[in-house]
Amino acid sequence: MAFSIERRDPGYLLFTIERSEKRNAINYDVMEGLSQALEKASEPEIKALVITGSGESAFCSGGDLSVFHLLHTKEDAYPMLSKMSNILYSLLTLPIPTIALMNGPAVGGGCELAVACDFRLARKGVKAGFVQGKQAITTGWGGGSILVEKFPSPFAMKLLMEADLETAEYLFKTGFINHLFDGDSLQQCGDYLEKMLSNDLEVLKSYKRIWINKWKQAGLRERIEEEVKNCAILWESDAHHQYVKNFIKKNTR
Ligand SMILES: CC[C@@H](C(=O)O)C(=O)SCCNC(=O)CCNC(=O)[C@H](O)C(C)(C)COP(=O)(O)OP(=O)(O)OC[C@H]1O[C@@H](n2cnc3c(N)ncnc32)[C@H](O)[C@@H]1OP(=O)(O)O
Repeated sequence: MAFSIERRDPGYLLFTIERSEKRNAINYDVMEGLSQALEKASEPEIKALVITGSGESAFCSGGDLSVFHLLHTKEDAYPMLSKMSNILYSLLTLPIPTIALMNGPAVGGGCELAVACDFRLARKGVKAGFVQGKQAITTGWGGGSILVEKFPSPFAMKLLMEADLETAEYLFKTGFINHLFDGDSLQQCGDYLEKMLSNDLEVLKSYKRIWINKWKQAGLRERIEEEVKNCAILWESDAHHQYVKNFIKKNTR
């Protein structure tokens, strides 16, 4: 199974990508799992959704290049990008708090998954980055638009345009990461959530609605759609296909 979903104390749903051998890359099974988790997270007694990756080698390494390299044209790429952008928008607008528990690196689409969550907790020493620019594409799941909406634009643009991996410590200083931890990630996550989840669910939902209304007024959904279309156009470039070919060759030697 590419994922697991379980209820944990104090009252949250835990979604884990179970593909550590692929550094928790997102394939269609993981997308299906995320959709199921989003549905389950709407059950009345769930107060938060936590997303993590199995093991310590990665939170999420983004889109599974060993699957998505089969997508050549913009017409091939668009449905995959659009499907995942819809999932990330549902995650973004889930009416309860959401947490990216970054037990390891978050790369490319892994960072898009993280930024769609309300809070990001990261293990000290891990790296994260929107590296898509180095692959001759942009963020294609809506993560660029979400980043720009949530953080000051010059900071967001620097991350996107440099397309580098950054340390968790730098990302903590800049506010992208909300909490750094050592040791057991689930224990740390439980501690982080304890105060928040001791409050009534309706209070949490009311605050989240304030955030969601702001995004709706800012036309974020439409901006994400534009981002997806632009990425699909870049996807069919020779430069992108060459990057993916090289990645697959290097990692299957
Ligand atoms: C498609 C959507 C797009 C978006 O819209 O955002 C993207 O997400 S593009 C994908 C961006 N992601 C990457 O480029 C990440 C590539 N991976 C890495 O940089 C590293 O793997 C890592 C995450 C930093 C971990 O490094 P390390 O611990 O040294 O592991 P390896 O590199 O040796 O990988 C082990 C194993 O996992 C496979 N792997 C890793 N990432 C992916 C991936 N994204 N897709 C498919 N497979 C991946 C890698 O090929 C190795 O496999 P084997 O060689 O078979 O062992």
